[in-house]
Amino acid sequence: MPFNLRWGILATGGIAETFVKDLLLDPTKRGVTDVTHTVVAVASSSSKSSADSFVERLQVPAPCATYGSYKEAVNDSNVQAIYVASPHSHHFQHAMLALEAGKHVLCEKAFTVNAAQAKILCETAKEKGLFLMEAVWTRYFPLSIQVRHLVQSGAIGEVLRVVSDLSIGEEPETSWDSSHRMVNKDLAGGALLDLGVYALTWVFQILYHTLPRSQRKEPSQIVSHMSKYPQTGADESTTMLITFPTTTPSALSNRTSEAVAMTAFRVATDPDNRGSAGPSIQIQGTKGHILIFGPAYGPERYRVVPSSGSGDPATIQDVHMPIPGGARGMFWEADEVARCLRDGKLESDTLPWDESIAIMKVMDEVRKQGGLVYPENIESTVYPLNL
Ligand SMILES: NC(=O)C1=CN([C@@H]2O[C@H](COP(=O)(O)OP(=O)(O)OC[C@H]3O[C@@H](n4cnc5c(N)ncnc54)[C@H](OP(=O)(O)O)[C@@H]3O)[C@@H](O)[C@H]2O)C=CC1
Ligand SMILES: O=C1OC[C@@H](O)[C@H](O)[C@H]1O
Repeated sequence: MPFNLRWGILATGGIAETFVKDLLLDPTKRGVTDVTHTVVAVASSSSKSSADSFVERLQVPAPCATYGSYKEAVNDSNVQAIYVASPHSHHFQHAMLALEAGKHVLCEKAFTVNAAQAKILCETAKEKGLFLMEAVWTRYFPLSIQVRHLVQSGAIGEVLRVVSDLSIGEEPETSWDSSHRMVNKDLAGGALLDLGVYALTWVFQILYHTLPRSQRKEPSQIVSHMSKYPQTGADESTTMLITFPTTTPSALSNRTSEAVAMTAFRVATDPDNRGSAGPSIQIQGTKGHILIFGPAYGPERYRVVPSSGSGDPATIQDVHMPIPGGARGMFWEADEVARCLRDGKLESDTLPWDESIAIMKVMDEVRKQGGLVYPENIESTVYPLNL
C-alpha cells in the first residue's frame, strides 16, 4: 500500500492554491506509486468562508475540515503535516505554531526572514522529533536531480563557476500596489527573498550540495550590490558574487569556485519566454558546461556542452524534461515530504536544514551590505508574537 500523507494547509492565497491543485493530482500519472496525498484541513486567517470557498473552488474531496484560524488547523488531530503558505514575513511564527502543536511542517520559501529564525525552527523541529523542510520545489524536479548527478559524476569536470539568474521583467509601479508582498517591507518584500532564493538554490545545489556532506563548506566571501524600489525601500534588483572555498565534485584541488547570483524585477532572464536570450543558469566546469533554460524555479530543459578537445559538437546533448500533465511541478516536493515521514526522517537529504540556514545566512549578509532592514517585528525571534 502506498503511504498516504494527510495535509493541513495554512493560507488560501496564490501558492496555496497552486500547491493543492498539484497535491490533488493522481501520483501514478507522474509515475509515483509509493506515496499519496490527502488534504484534510484548510485554514484561512481571514475567515472560515475563505477556507470554504477555497475547498469548493479546488474541489478538494470530502471530508476536508475548514477553519477561520491557523490555530484550529494545527490542532486538528487528523492533520499530519502542515503546509505554510503565508508571506515569508510570517513563516517563522506560523511554522512555530505548527511545530509547537506537534505537526510536521513544509514551509514555503524564503524559509524565514533571517537565519536566526531559521535556526530556531530547525532546533525546535529537532527537539520535538518533527519533520521540517523549506519548500524549495525546484530541488525535487527530476531535471535538478539529473543535473546534480551529472555534476557529481564529473561529466563537466571540476566546476569552477556558476552563473544563475531569476529576473522577471516586471515594472513594480504597474505590476504591484505598494502593499503587495512582492514590494512591501512589512511582508519581507523584495527581489532577494522572493526570487533571489532560487538563484541561490542553484548556486548551492551545485557548489555545496554535490559534495559529500562532510566536505560542504559555506561561502568564504560574499560581495553584493542591491538597488532599492524607491516607493517602498525593498530591493528591486540584487547581484551577488559568492566565493566557495572548494570546487565540486572532488573538493581536492585546493581551488575555489565562484558564483554570480542575480535577481531583478525590471529586466528579465528570458524576455521572450523562449530561451532566445540564453540560459538562466550556467554551470561551468573544466570539461564543459551545463546550461539550464527556463525560469530558475522550474526549468524544463538543459544542454550539456563539452569543452573542445573533450568531444566534437555532435556530442552536445539537449534534454527536455517537461512537467507531466499540465501541473506546476510542486508535487515532487510533496512526495519527498511523504517519503521522509514514511521513513521517519526529520529533514530531507535534498535540502537539509544546514543548507537552508546557510542560504539564509548569505541573504542576511547581502541585506546587510545593501542596507535592507525589515521591521523589527518580522525580524524578531520571539515566539509567539502577534504580527
Ligand atoms: N513555491 C513557489 O513557486 C511560490 C512560493 N511563494 C511563496 O509563498 C508565500 C505566499 O505567497 P503567495 O501565495 O503568492 O501570496 P498571496 O498574497 O497570494 O497569499 C498569501 C496568503 O497568506 C495569508 N496571510 C496570512 N497572514 C497574512 C498577512 N499578514 N498578509 C497577507 N497575507 C497573509 C493569506 O491567506 P489567508 O487569509 O487565507 O490566511 C494570504 O492569502 C510567500 O512566502 C512566497 O514566497 C509564492 C509564489 C510561488
Ligand atoms: O516562488 C516564486 O516563484 C514564482 C514567482 O513568480 C513568484 O513570485 C515567487 O514567489
